[in-house]
Amino acid sequence: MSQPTQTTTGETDERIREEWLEYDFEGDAALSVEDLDVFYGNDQALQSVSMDIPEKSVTALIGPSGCGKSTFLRCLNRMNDRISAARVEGSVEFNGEDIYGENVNLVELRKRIGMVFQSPNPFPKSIRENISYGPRKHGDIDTGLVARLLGRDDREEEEELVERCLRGAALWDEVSERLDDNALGLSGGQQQRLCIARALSVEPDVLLMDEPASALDPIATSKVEDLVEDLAEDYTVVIVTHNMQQAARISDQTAVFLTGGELVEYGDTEQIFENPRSQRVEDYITGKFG
Ligand SMILES: Nc1ncnc2c1ncn2[C@@H]1O[C@H](COP(=O)(O)OP(=O)(O)OP(=O)(O)O)[C@@H](O)[C@H]1O
Repeated sequence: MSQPTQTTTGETDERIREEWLEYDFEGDAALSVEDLDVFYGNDQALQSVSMDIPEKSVTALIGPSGCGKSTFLRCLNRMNDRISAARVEGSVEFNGEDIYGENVNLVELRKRIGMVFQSPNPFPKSIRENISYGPRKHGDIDTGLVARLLGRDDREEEEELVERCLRGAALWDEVSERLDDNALGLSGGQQQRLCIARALSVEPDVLLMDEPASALDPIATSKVEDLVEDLAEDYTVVIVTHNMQQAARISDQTAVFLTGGELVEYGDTEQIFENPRSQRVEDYITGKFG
């Protein structure tokens, strides 16, 4: 007897879920999420979310407002730890280790898994200092009078780092002549690319991006989109976006969350947008709700 392929019944959603849980992408998983539940006080924001995120690719998280996309993203480098009401259950493996395990060094974790926020938030410092701040804090770069006196001034390393990160964020050509200018004098789009350059400065493996282009005009948005695609050659990018065209344009995989914090479908972006298995996902993508 033939089974319906698309219906809204829980039973069929469960079958769809079992199908995409088998989702077989090329390459290795950078992050492996298993049965993740998140609560804010008594309210559950994510329900038993499981998914593997492939390395060196772009994974988009989409879904209507309040479905838990940002909550999920924050779980991937334990930013929810900073929210006192938040409680996380389940596991997130990174390089084979549960980031929620005991003895995890959060500073090191967030160095490996960096984050870029919705509104550009450069430090009110020079463009150069925005990039060198992290490596200096981690003791990877030492400059200034004392370092000079001690004979370990890393000025050259700093220059190389600043250029590499600004090139990596497609900003070098626009700012190379004014590295000592205050970063707050840059345009919004340039500030956001500077924040991406800053995230690159500590040599992360994964970049988490929470609607990084939503505060930008169309030209700046298109530059950030191009950049995200390029970054995926070297980094694992996970991006939350409200913009379905954006997800379709730049991501390799798409995960669709729906109301109640449920991950309803996950797969190749083309399959999700052109041939979703779930009726609820099709309704969302075609604008019937959300
Ligand atoms: N700090 C918090 N304290 C309490 N509840 C929260 C907190 N952050 C999020 N929530 C709740 O958790 C649910 C998921 O929110 P979240 O911001 O993750 O959704 P989202 O899909 O990213 O939404 P949006 O697209 O509007 O940004 C919502 O019901 C929200 O009200």
